[in-house]
This record gives sequence, C-alpha cells and structure tokens, in this order.
Amino acid sequence: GYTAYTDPNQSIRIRIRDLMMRMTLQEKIGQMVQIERANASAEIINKFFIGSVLSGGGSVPAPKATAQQWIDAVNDFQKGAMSTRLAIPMIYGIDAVHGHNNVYNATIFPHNVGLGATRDPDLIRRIGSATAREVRATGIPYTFAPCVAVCRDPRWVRCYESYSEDPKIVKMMTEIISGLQGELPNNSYVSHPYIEGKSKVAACAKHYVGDGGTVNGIDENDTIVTPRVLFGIHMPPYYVSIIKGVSTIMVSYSSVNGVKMHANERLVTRFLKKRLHFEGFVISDWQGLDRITSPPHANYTYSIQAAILAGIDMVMVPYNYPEFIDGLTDLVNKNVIPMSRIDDAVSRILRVKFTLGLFENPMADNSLADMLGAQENRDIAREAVRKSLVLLKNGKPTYAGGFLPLIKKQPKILLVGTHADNLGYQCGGWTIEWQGLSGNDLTIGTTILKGIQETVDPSTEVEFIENPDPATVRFSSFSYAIVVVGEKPYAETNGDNMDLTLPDPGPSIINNTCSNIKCVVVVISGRPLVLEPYVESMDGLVAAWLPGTEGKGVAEVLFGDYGFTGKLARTWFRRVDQLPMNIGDPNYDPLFPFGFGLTTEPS
Ligand SMILES: OC[C@@H]1[C@@H](O)[C@H](O)[C@@H](O)c2nc(CNc3ccccc3)cn21
Repeated sequence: GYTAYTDPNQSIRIRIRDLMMRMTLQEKIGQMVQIERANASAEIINKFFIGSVLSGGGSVPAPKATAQQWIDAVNDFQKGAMSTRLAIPMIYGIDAVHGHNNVYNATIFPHNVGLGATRDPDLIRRIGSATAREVRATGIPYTFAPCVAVCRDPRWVRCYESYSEDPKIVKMMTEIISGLQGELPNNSYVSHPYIEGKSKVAACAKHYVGDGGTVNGIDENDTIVTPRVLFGIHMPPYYVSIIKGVSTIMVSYSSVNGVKMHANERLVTRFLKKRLHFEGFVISDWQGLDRITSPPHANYTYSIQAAILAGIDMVMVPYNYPEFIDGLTDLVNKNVIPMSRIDDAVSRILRVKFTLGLFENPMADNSLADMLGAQENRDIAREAVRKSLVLLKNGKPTYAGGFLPLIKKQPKILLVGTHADNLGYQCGGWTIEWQGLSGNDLTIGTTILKGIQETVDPSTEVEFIENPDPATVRFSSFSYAIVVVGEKPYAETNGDNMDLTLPDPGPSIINNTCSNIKCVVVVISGRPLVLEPYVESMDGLVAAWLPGTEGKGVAEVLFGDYGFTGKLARTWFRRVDQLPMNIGDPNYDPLFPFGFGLTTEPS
C-alpha cells in the first residue's frame, strides 16, 4: 500500500516522520552505523540494517579500478540495503579531499595549503563542482571534505589539509561546499542540508572543532584555548559551512581544553545543534569512539555512551559493528541513552538521504563515468596549480631585474632534485594510498619535468639529473638550473615533525647546484620548512606546496606563460623555536610574512 516516506511529493519532514514511525530499534540503530567496505557485503548490510559504508584511505574495490568497477561495487552494497524490509538506501562515503584522490585516473588538485594561497573562491567552487562530478562518476554520493581546520602550527602533520592559519581565508575557501553540493537557492532553509542533484554530493566539514590548534601541533592532542580563540579562530569556518548548507560535520579526534570532542556534549549538541541549528548529521572519525579512552577501546561501553549522548549521529566504526550495535542496543534498553537521542540521530541521517535524492535514485548509473580524470577537470586543476604558487625570491642584489620568468629558449638547461620527476611526491598524502606514494605509475598525471619539457622552446635541451655532482653543474655550460626538492608524502600518524628541516638530500642538492650556476628552487611541501640557510645562494625561490597531477601548471608560471599571483596563506617562519607564530602575534619575526608573494607579468 501507499507509504508517505516513499512519496517524493511529500515534504521531507513528513517523509522522515512517517519512516521513523515504522522503524524498529534495530533498524534505527543500523542507520547510525558506518562500516569499512573491506568488511562489508550486501548480506551484512541487509542483516544489520547498515546505513552507511565507507572507503578508508586507499580502500578500493580493485587496484586501478575503473569507474564501472566502482559503480558495480557501490551498487552491490546498495542492493543489500534496498532488500531490507523498509528499503532505506545506504550512503557511501569516501575522502575526496583534493579531487577523488583514492581513485586511479582521477584529477588530483593541489592540497588545501596551496589552494589557500590562491585566495580565489570562484576557482575553489569550480574545484568542488569538478570533484563532485568525479565522485559521482564512481557512483558515490558523499565525500568527507572539506577539512576546514585552521592550522596554527606547521609541525602538525595535517597542516597541508588546512587552507590557512587565518580563519578569514578558511571561511572564503568553504566556497568549495557550494561546488560540491550546489549553491543554496534563495528560498531554502538556512542551516539545512542542501544537495542540488545527481552531479553533486553531500559534503562534510571537518574536524569539529579546533583540530588545527592542538598543543605544539601534536596530532589528535589537546587544543587549549580561551573562548575568544575557540570562537574567533577555529569556529568561524563552521558558521559559514552551516549557512552554505553543509550536509554533515565530522568530529575531531582532538580535545578542547581537555575534553575529547567525541565526548563533548556542550560543543556538539548544545552549541552546534541547538545554538547554530545545524540540521545535518554529525559523524565520528574512524574509531573515534575507541579513542575517547586511553588506551583506546579500554571501555567501549563508556565510549558509546559518551559519544552518542554528546550528540554524534553516525559512527564510523569501522570494523567491529556487532560490538557497537550490541553496546548501543544495551544502553538504550537500559534507558542510559533515551530513544529521543536515537530518533534525533536517525532523523538527521534520513534528512540527508532524502535531500540527496537517494530514495528516488538509490542505484548509481554510469552517466558521469566519462568525468573521471576528464581534461576539463584537469584544466581547472592546472589553473589551481598556477594560482597556488608563491614567488618568495626573484633575483639577487648583485644584478638588476628579476630572475623569473625564465627564458624558454636556451641551448641547454638543467633540472635537478628528488621531486622534479615524481608524480607521487607532487601529489602528497591521501593519494591512491592513505600515506601517498612515490613514483610515476600510481595514477595518470604530468610531472614537473614533463611540464617543463612541454613548455620550453623546442630547441632547448632539458637535462634532468636527480642529484648532480657540483662539477657537472659547473662545467657543462647550462644556462641555469631548476631545483625541485621537498617533503615526501605523509598522512596523520608519523607525520608530526618537530624540526621541519628540509629533508635530505634537498640541502646538498641546493648547495651543489646553486653555488655553481644560477638557480630557482621549487619547494614541494605540505607546510613551510626551514629554508633560511639556503636562501642566500638562490636566484629564485618558489613555494609550490603539493600541486597534484597537473605539474605543467608549475612550468607555465616558471616560464612566464602566466604571472606569479599567489600569496602566502601561512607564515613562513625563520626557525622552528619560534612556533607557534601566526599573523597578528607579538614578536612576529618570519622569514616571509603571511600575505607575502612577489608577482611577475606574463612574458
Ligand atoms: O578516511 C576516513 C577518515 C577521514 O575522513 C578523517 O579525516 C581522518 O581523520 C581519518 N583517519 C582515518 C584512519 N585512517 C586509516 C587508514 C587506513 C588504515 C587505518 C586507519 C580515517 N579517517
């Protein structure tokens, strides 16, 4: 017979209420469970009424899986959900944080640290739109992006996932939400989830709140702040994200003034839900409940109680879902957790699913499959690379004029460095694998070397020597050298770095090259590094951050097809003992200040 919840002509509010009335406790609790695809199946989803599946970093249906293989894998899980009594569709989530970065052949955009330097919200919105199309190309309707952390200490491993140390720039960059989800129509409810249609995805502002403000940048640690800093520095991007209709918000592993965010009822329920009227769903991070206690999982019953009562709606378990389901069921049956809390969580999850149109279109189709890695998206990424580059030094006092843009037509030029011909290095972490990779066969893209070869005059010989000896540099009559060095990829664990020195063999490559001929150094890094000892020897210095697959964007600006326009969105410190040091701080003594960036005209 007729059911209101399946009728798209009914209001979402009516559809939620009708469906909730029909659901058993097990069906409600199932909606709050998100499991990792590696331990999911249609049968499990059906049996436990699982509401969501995710791909963790690097978790793919097959190596170099095609769009069709992704679509088939997602649809197989969906069949499990659609075969349940009430046929509530599951929602599949993935980290598309700089393009659809787990997926072979996807366009990989510059990481957020570089996008902040563009200060171009229109570009960022177009990046969101392109990313949404590539995510939908694989049949996925939900991404755990954007990270709106305000990174205050570059020793933090995830500082490259943060647009800026300045909340004003981070607020500007939340425009990506409008690209990912679609732009709020004027008549829509403020702070309600909004997704425009089948080429858009649900987004996720993360990690709530203060992930970028932990003491000494220690990942998942304590953010010890005054209310002024919490609400003036770390909270503003959430105000803007909610106004733009962000559908979900992910809670941070970190703590605020000693209280774990995953157990923080004051900030998750009272502030985010009640005061800011956020109407989407709040999702935990991966094993975020386990990490409420130390050691993790020491008291999982308490973890469930604390997290659900704090206001978390969906739990990224992601493995031991029976333990979570049984634990939560028990706490509800004992009335430790009231049914009203369960109903709040489930109604929020259903609101996002109805708004996404999942009930009308639960099965993915291949209508957007050609968007994966499409040239039009790669062109947007190349534009982003160009605009993200920051020129920190151009020329020397010993000669007039700048050194950049470089002259394209020379007999022979030298390219050196560990990062000149390494697609994995220029993409950084969260690329194909969680930790990123080295090499050139991880996905389809253009190395900086290839970009240079395509940009210089056809008559110019480009010689690439990764780690040259000084004599070769001096006596081989190169006109100049381009030096590309920096950090290797990293993500989360093992990436906190307390000394931030330029990794070897960067320093020796710079010294061996720049002491012998004119050089421009291009730094590939997720954050500012200690460069002061080397700047004197350089004729040019460029911060290129983590540019992604479209390395030609670097060459086009080096050689003057486009001018340098980027401005630092982060303070470039002098010495690590100055940290944390941000714009506006007393004793502000940077090597290059926030907002700095030399410009050049297209030649
Ligand atoms: O990938 C899901 C989330 C991500 O959205 C969060 O930003 C991040 O904090 C996060 N960390 C993990 C843990 N990652 C992990 C990856 C592979 C194996 C084990 C753990 C998962 N996630």
